[in-house]
Amino acid sequence: MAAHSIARAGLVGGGVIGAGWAARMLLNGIDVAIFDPDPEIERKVQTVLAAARRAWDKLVPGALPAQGHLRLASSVEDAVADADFVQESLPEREDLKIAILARIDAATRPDVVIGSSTSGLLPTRLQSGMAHPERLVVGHPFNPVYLLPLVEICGGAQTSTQTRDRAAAFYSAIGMHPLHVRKEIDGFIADRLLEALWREALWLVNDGVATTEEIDDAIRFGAGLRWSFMGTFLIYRMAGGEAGMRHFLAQFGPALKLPWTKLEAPELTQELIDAVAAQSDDQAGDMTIRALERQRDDCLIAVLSGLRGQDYGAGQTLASYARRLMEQAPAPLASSIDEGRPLALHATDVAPEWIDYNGHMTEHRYLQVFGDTTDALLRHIGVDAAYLAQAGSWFTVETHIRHLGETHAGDRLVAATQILGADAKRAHVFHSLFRGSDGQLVATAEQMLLHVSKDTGRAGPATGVPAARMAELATAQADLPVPDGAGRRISLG
Ligand SMILES: NC(=O)C1=CN([C@@H]2O[C@H](COP(=O)(O)OP(=O)(O)OC[C@H]3O[C@@H](n4cnc5c(N)ncnc54)[C@H](O)[C@@H]3O)[C@@H](O)[C@H]2O)C=CC1
Ligand SMILES: C[N+](C)(C)CC(=O)CC(=O)[O-]
Repeated sequence: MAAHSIARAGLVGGGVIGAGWAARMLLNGIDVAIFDPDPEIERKVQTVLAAARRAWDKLVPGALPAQGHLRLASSVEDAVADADFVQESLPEREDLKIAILARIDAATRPDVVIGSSTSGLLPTRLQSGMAHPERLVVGHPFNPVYLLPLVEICGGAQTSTQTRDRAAAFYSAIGMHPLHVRKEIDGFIADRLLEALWREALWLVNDGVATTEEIDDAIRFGAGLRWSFMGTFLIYRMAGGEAGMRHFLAQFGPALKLPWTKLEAPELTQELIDAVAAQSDDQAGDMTIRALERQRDDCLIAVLSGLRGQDYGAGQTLASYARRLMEQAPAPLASSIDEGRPLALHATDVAPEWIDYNGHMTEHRYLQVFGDTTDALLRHIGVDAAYLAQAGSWFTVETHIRHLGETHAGDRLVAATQILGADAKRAHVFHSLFRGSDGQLVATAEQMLLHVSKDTGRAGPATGVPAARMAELATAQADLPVPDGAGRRISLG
């Protein structure tokens, strides 16, 4: 059961942001109808969807619900007529947005919330042509929409509280962190901050103080690292030493009067445009936009995974989203899978950060992949949040990994799982890991799983559906040949 009642979303505009919304919603199992007059819209959305799928398969392997269905709509009205939620991501032009939001309003059920992705236009003005202005709210996302959790919620003068709350609940349910902008203001909160930095950065290029690359270095080797988890105020509190913010303000307060910032943007002259574009080309070198996006996504995945381990900031949002996905995990797969053969339940790509100084996937990552494979097996037999909370789970008590081949960054890995035996408390499993490109066996893991009962914290018999499913699997696979390497002991002889 989804944590929201949105089965169908209507999207208007499918550029950088609209396609990002489409990907996030589709991966959350929502059917999406999208309208964009661009003849390349399908290719563009599919490209972003593939990138989003790649990212989320790494962040929550195997946990996403069945993907929603994508439909290319023939008009604005066609996109929104059946929608339970609408998100507008048109170009940032107030006149265009006002006109099309009025059309969306006329074509949509009056109870449906309409979110606008605007970066800074005032919702009071955007809702001015609508018959039901109370259901218009800004839901300002951040690029890439499918990975960054922040969404600023800002209502206009006529937006109802219910609309803000329903929008926030929906965005939360699809893994985002809604931030309520309590006072309507141009640029909201985040873009006022981003814009101040951006305008200052343009001055530095304009005045020949620094290149685009030097400015990016000034951010990414310093403040950018700490911003990602604490922002500015907590970080500056510590910069005040033990006396905290008061000492910080006392020491650096006078600097606020020094000419350290210009804030007003420089005139975007042709000369400045050419300088910024040329320096940006130099900076990117031979990396295409696609390659940069992939690098950006991999870095975001690394940061989000790290913060998830800390259960802090954006990592907390990710952790609670992953828990909710687990709670909503689908029932055990029906017999569409031939359970008399080893089961293909988990696949993943080798991430760049899994590579060690030998240039191949480092050893502990094999345990991670095999652990994820065991998790996929447990989900397959029906271990869900309710079972974990009430009955218990299988713990891995022994693992023997054999390394048979090398794998490198970007390799697709596909696992196959054979049940060698199972009784009420134990399961003896054998995972084989293949390289997707050529089918070569690169590693195996033999594991003993022990069922631990929730109430005693000790080994105890499995119960309910998972117990029955594990027994069924063991019976179905009982006649399979024992795989090469099973039961092998480490010795010189
Ligand atoms: N690019 C960014 O970093 C961010 C943009 N936003 C906001 O999201 C909105 C969209 O921006 P982007 O996606 O960047 O722009 P974009 O230029 O990438 O996409 C706009 C899309 O709207 C389509 N379009 C034009 N007229 C249309 C119509 N009548 N009906 C349907 N589609 C139409 C275009 O074909 C294009 O695909 C803007 O309001 C922007 O401020 C918000 C957050 C970040
Ligand atoms: C440049 N921008 C104003 C479109 C930026 C945003 O609105 C948010 C973002 O993703 O940086």
